[in-house]
Amino acid sequence: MKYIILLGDGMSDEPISELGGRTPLQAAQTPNMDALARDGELGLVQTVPPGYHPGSDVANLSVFGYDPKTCYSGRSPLEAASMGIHLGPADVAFRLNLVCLTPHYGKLYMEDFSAGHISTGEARQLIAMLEEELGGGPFEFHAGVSYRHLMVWRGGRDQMTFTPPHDLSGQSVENHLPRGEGAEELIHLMTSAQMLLNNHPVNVRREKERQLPANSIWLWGHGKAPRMATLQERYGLSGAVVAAVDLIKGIGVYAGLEVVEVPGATGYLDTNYRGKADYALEALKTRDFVYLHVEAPDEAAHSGMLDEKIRAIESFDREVVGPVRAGLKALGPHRILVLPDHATPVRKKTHTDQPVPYALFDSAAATQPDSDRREYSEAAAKRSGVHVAEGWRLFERLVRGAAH
Ligand SMILES: O=C(O)[C@@H](CO)OP(=O)(O)O
Repeated sequence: MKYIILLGDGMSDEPISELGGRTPLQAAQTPNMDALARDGELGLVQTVPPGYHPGSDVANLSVFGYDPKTCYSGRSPLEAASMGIHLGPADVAFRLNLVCLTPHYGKLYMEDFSAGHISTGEARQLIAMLEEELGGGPFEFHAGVSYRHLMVWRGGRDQMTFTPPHDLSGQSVENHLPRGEGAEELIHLMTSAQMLLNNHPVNVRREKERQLPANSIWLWGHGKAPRMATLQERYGLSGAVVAAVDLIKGIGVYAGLEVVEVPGATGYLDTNYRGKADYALEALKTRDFVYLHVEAPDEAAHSGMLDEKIRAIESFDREVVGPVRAGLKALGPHRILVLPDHATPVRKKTHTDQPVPYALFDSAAATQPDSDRREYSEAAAKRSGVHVAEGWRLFERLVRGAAH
């Protein structure tokens, strides 16, 4: 038996008046996800436990089959694992976004949490400069993908509160700076970084080309290394993870999966959708399980781009779900789980913790009797009456059958 999870980050949404009250999932052409909903189990799943911030970290831990209440210790320790950064028990990792802040009437506003989706090549130059100028002591600066980077505070403080920058789009950052013991040291770092980034050649060129400068850093998603049993230890499963972003690859590392690097996988709208499907099918020839993640729908929604979100959903269905469905037929009995990690409503430009629609297809199971007019959507999933209240239990149903 082969198992695969196909995850469109932030894919679900809310009814939108411009779409006649439909959601992007309903407006998009998704024949492959509709077929999985028609021929499989369709339901809602609560990936974000009550009381947790609806981040992709918590939500994807649930989808990987891990109860966040028992293992979640912050986002960036997971990203550190993907980047090969060792964390000792006293070390604290922080996500470091390269962002663009703009001044208005004496206050700084979050112009763009991604600094105009700065390229990884440009970002690496800026992170190297910050390591050169501000590193060497307890603080370390490590380059990741595009605007997503990491700072490690060796022996640092971890009892602080932060706000994710993508929750602040267009807002003053004045009341959202780090708070708690040690925050003043981090705010000093952020201020020092601003002075160093201002007029850096990368930013001078970006502004000349009318691109947003990465004029600030934003720290958030902190934590210490988690303790997680691998999927081999828990279910005897071998597996691989196919993703562009370090968060998902890092969860895969802790889950004991092989990280499959796909050329052209960008974590953005221009990613290599079909390449992810092809590499996932190749991995399944020799492994039991693959987790395939596409970031694009979430990035479109964070930027408030409705047409781009619909386009990303359609690309995910056509270039990922379709080829995986076709390719799996040659590999024998299989189960496919398709879902988002969380909703990212375009109108809100950030995540919500509402339950998300899933379709769980089993090649050996009979087609659901009442499914002839099913679509894969939030409303159809709600009509099904199926609701998995603890999201991490859905993984059990994937690998042990729907009876669980
Ligand atoms: O990587 C990030 O910074 C966030 C926002 O884009 O992505 P996700 O919501 O998938 O964690």
